[in-house]
Amino acid sequence: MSQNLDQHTPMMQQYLRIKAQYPDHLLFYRMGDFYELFYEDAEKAAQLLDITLTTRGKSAGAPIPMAGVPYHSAESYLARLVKAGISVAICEQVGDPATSKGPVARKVVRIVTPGTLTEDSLLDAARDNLLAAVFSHNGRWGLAWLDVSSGRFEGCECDTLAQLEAELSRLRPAELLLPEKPDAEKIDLKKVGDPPCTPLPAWHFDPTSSRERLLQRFAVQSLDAFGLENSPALLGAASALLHYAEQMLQHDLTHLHPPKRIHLDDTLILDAISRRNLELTESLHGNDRHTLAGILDTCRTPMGSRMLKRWINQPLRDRATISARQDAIAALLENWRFESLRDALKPVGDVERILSRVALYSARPRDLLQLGQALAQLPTLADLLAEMPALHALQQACVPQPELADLLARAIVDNPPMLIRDGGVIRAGYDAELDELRALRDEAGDFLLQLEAREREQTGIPTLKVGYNKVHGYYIEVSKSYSDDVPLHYQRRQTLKGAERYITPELKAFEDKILSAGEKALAREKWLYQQLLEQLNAHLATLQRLADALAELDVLATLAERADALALNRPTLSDTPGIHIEQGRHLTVEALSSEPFIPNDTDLVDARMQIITGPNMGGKSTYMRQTALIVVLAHMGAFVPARRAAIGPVDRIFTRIGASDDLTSGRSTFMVEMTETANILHHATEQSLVLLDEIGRGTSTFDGLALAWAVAEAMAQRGSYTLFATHYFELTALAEQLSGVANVHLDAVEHDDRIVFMHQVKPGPASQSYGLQVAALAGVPKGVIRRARAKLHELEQQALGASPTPQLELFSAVENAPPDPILDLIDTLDPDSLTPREALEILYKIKELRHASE
Ligand SMILES: Nc1ncnc2c1ncn2[C@@H]1O[C@H](COP(=O)(O)OP(=O)(O)OP(=O)(O)O)[C@@H](O)[C@H]1O
Repeated sequence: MSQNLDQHTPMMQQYLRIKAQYPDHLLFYRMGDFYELFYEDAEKAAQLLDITLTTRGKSAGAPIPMAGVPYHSAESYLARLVKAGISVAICEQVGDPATSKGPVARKVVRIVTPGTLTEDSLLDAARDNLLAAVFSHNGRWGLAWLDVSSGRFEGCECDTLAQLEAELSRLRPAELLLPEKPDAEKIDLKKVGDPPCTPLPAWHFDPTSSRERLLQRFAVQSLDAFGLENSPALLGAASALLHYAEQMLQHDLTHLHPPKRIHLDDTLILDAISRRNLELTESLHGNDRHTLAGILDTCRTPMGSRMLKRWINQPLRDRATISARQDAIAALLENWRFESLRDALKPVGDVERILSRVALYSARPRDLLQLGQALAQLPTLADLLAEMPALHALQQACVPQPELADLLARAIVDNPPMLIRDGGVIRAGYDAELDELRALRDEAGDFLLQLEAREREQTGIPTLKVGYNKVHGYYIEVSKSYSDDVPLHYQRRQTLKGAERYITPELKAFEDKILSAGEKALAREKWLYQQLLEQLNAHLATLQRLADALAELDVLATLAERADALALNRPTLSDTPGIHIEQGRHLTVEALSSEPFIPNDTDLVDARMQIITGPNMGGKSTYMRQTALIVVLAHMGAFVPARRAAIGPVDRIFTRIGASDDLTSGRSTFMVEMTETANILHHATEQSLVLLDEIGRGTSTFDGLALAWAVAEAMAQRGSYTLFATHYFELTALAEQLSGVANVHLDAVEHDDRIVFMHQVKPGPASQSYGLQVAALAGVPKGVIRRARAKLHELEQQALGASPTPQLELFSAVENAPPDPILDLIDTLDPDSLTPREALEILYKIKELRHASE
């Protein structure tokens, strides 16, 4: 393509000038009923969208590669591009083609990027669609995020990269803004869901000008109220984010809430790995129904579903908010009040996202119909809420809005078309002028019939007809055989094979009136629609509060419904340290299994650490996870799957569960395991809940055992609430050596040569390992099992002779050896009743037995 603009056609000159401003985006260039793409954009779009690549004439002596998508179905193409992480600049005709000399004026009216979507068809109803920005300054990380489709604008500062990654993995942004040249370590994007990244020039993040910009934007003297003063990292991120969003949407985003700073200390922190391991909102195997969110989400509105996910992802530590939520759930459970409330919420829909489109003036007729339906539910909801003092705050935000409800009911027809473009949206009776224009337009039929009858009579031509076509407008058609009878004032318009078409001054005047009435009616309708949006915008803040309250009501009513359906109970959160759970259950395992779930107690009060042993498949992971999930649910303010739960202060949850190779980052299973363990050892406090599953499994037995031992010891000394599942029976000896450590095991019994799992957590260490039985159960051939049994025996014998450390030797001997006369002797002793002399004799006896066995 020639770079010299002068050589191109005027239209291509316009195109190339606009395209030069958007080199990184696909440019959708509006031509009549199509968006067209040219040159490289056309080639890229043809490939990505599977549309035909053709050419459109020539410019600068060469054919122009071109691909196009119809205007009316553009959104489905946009959806695919955005999914592929591609941003699209939408260039519309803004001039009037009738009066333009040369190409009609065109302008980019919006850039569609993955993080700045507001269109219903492009968004996932059950997920927040966040745009996030990260900026590091003086060793701290600022993270701001914005949901354009709801107006929520929040941020936080992180001390470490790990903390930042944990937050990003919680938020899962649809698009991430970063400075072009980051001045800090790199974020591991894979860990945080690999969002499309948009680099921005560093000056966008400059803290000083950022502060000025935010002061101006929110019309305040200081950013103290938002908690942003003296936080340059966050300021930079927040301001870059806002600026970008406003540019992409070409709008000053009047619906944004003022920025809200989240303090990570106020929340129960979960890192990216724990979030994944606990399958809070995403399952390890890709089925989102098999997650905590999947089990809990029976919300009646999409905005409720999204809020529920936010609650799950960000459990709180603020006891007042938690107990307010619990009180609300309790009130909703009384007399099954949640049922009528959920019925009333069903027609409400996604008010939150509709309002953002109202603010952007892009709301569609069906959005307004839906909003009207939501407002119509308010009186019923208000009556229901009046019965529940615990929901007083929400009741105050759900005040009926009779004027707005009436306005929308009067304005919008029952079943409006998709777009305002062709009219038919505003209800008859809403606006007298519109009614009059429409009547005039609709009178056409009657008038033409009358005219036809009159003309036939006056001319005596029986075949005379009045008709209409797009090119010639209205006409009177007379067959050729009667053309001599046509009156003089008929003017010929068109000659057909067997007929002539005429126009009369009367018909022409009528045509002008009718056509302009249609046009005027449409223009009037569009104007009225715009007015309607303006009227709604005047109440935007109130309506946004309403949407938020409706979403919260939906979540609370859902948690009440779930509490009823799944037999959940209200947990107690207190300042007394310890976690005590009676008859706890794992909701997902319970829901997915056809077998009855065996509830288990967790007691981490006196002994803060449990060493959990038991067979594979015995239920160790389930038990550990259910404890963590109950803690998460309790901190969300939800009821929990347990008969009783009393939970002291918990600051974080750490998990080291399962082994997965992180092939993408080139780290082995063992390396991943140790990295995660190191993170826990560095950061766990005595208020942390730590789940450790099979530490040390990925290396040689003794290395692994030694590491597991040392890690367990360190955790016990730290005093974190620790659940430590292991196959190293040697570790069960820790309970005797350290205070605060207890052994529990998962039970199994052998029945008819088969193993039966009891899934019951019992005190004390497991009696045997059942590894071979589980292998047999899994279908490992009998011959191999027989050989393994023989090898096991051999290994156990060897272990007796050659353990590397005295401590470990003792444990292996205790656990694995066949009957031993020395140990048998020790078993018979009661040290308290021995005299020193008897003790000395027994020592001699032991020495003797030892010699004998060598
Ligand atoms: N309390 C329970 N009640 C009923 N079924 C259970 C219970 N706990 C676990 N199960 C069932 O047993 C299966 C195995 O449980 P889990 O994965 O927790 O065992 P595990 O001891 O961690 O095994 P491994 O050591 O092989 O990882 C679960 O998928 C579930 O179907």
